[in-house]
Formats: sequence, structure tokens, C-alpha cells
Amino acid sequence: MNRFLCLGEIMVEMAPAEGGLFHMGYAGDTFNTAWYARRLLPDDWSVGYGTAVGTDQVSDDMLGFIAAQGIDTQAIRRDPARTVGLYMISLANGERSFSYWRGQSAARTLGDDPAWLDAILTGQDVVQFSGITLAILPPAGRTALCAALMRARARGTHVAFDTNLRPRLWEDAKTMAQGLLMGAGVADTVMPSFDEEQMAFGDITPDDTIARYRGLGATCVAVKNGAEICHVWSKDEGDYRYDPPMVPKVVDSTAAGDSFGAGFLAARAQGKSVAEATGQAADLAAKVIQQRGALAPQIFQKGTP
Ligand SMILES: O=C(O)C(=O)C[C@H](O)[C@H](O)CO
Repeated sequence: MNRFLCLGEIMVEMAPAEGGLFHMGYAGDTFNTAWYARRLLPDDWSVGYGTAVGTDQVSDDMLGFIAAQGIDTQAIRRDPARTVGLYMISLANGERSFSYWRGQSAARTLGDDPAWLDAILTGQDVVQFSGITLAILPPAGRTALCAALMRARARGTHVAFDTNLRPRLWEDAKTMAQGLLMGAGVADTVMPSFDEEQMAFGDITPDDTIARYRGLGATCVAVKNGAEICHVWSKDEGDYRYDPPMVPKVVDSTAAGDSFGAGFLAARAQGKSVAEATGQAADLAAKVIQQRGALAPQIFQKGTP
């Protein structure tokens, strides 16, 4: 069995629905990636999620939901002193903004126990984490998590980092930039978004973004760029450019990057080329942003995209 693990925080999600109502679900950037990866990878891959939740009813319900999605819960620690976080999506013309209630969530303790981290990371073929995974941790937790990922990488795990910038979750812009560099520094594959890299590092072109992460040791960098051309570089295949399909109407951009990451990593994990991986990633993201909420089961109903 091959093993794919995503690490971070899953929250209760309140997504706007018709008639001023909200639909309650469960989501979180790295969990969304796990959820899409589960639908893309064949059965000889296990897809797991690594996090910490509480021991209360909502944490039990969340675990039940995760397991029901076919996602392995063995890497989920229970913390009786804490519970899970919550976020609400607000939409304006298809662009989303988030309000969070996650200050004391159990997932903030993800980096607290290096022995537990080593145990859950051992034997994983691919491990994905994000800028949000790091942002929610205290400084010592960030360092401990990156050190554990570095040890896993040395044992042969492919580590993937989605930079996913959320300035409000970081202490300040300087700490955020340092955190992103630390995360990228332990990763084989880095998946940044160009607009965020411009904001955090003042990049002029996607090639600046690629150069920075290559310099930190990445072997593959896929720069997402909304509706614009996606620039990808890999050590084995060199430069690749992909012009994403036109999306007639963006309904909700939530999880665009998360689903792109799932499409890209699932294809690469199965030995597909950068071109195939980018095509699968961009096609999936294009479908996801035409649906409300982070997880869109309806797009899989008539077969795999
Ligand atoms: O913003 C976050 O922390 C989330 O995980 C909420 C969303 O699901 C995520 O941002 C979508 O990418």
C-alpha cells in the first residue's frame, strides 16, 4: 500500500447557501487536498489526515465525517483540553473571504510532540502541508514540525508544501515570509500562488518565484496564477507552461489551490509527467470553483474529472 498524508487543520465550515442560510460542513486547506486526492488516487493508495482534535461531540462527528470520506484517521491525535475551530465563508462576486474562530483549536498543538510526528510520518510516500499548517502553530511548533518533515524527507518521503498565504493568521509580514521560507526549505515540491508571492516577496514574474524555491532545494515548483498561465519547473523535466481552461462563471473560489495541489500531487505520485499533472490539477480546480464550498462531491458523480 502506498501512503499519502496531509497535515494541518480541518474546521467546521459554514458556507453560504440559498435563501440566506448556511450549510455546515467540514473543511480546511490541507484536508481539502486530502479529500480530492482520495478521489483521484487508486485504491492501492491510502490517503490519511494528520491533525489534533478534541474529545467532544463535534470532534467525534468530524472524525466520523473524515473516516466516511475514505480518509485514514490514524494520524489524528485527541486533546481533551481543546476542541476544533470554525470558519465562515463570505462571498462577493465569486471571491471569498473567511472569518475564523480557531484561536484555541486542538490543531495548534500539532507540532508539540516530535516523537508522535516521527511516528505518523514514518512510512509515508507523500506528505503535504501548507502555509496555513505553519501559521496556526506557535513558533516552536513550526520549527518542530519542519524538523520532523526534514527527517521524513531524509528517510525518502516526498514532502510537498502549498504556501497558502493567510496574512491574518501570522504575527506579521516578516514572520510570514520567514515561515514560508522555512516550510519551502523542507519540501521537494512547492506550490505557490503568484499573487501571494508578489505580496510576500515582491516577485515581478513567476520565474522569480521558481528561482527562490529552487534555491531552497525544491525539485519541483508549480506556480498557480489564477486564470493566467501556470509556470512549472521540475528538476527532471525543466520548464513547462500551461494555459488553464476558461471558466465561464466563478461561483466560489474556495479550495481552488487545494484541489490544484491534489490533482498535481496525485498525478506525480503515480509517476505521471509534469504536463499531465498540471493539466489534471488545473482541470479539477476549474470545476471546483464553479461550485459552492470547499468540497464538491457533485463533480465526481459522473466519473473522475
Ligand atoms: O483558510 C483556512 O484556514 C482554511 O483552511 C479554509 C478553507 O477551506 C481554505 O482556505 C481553502 O483554501
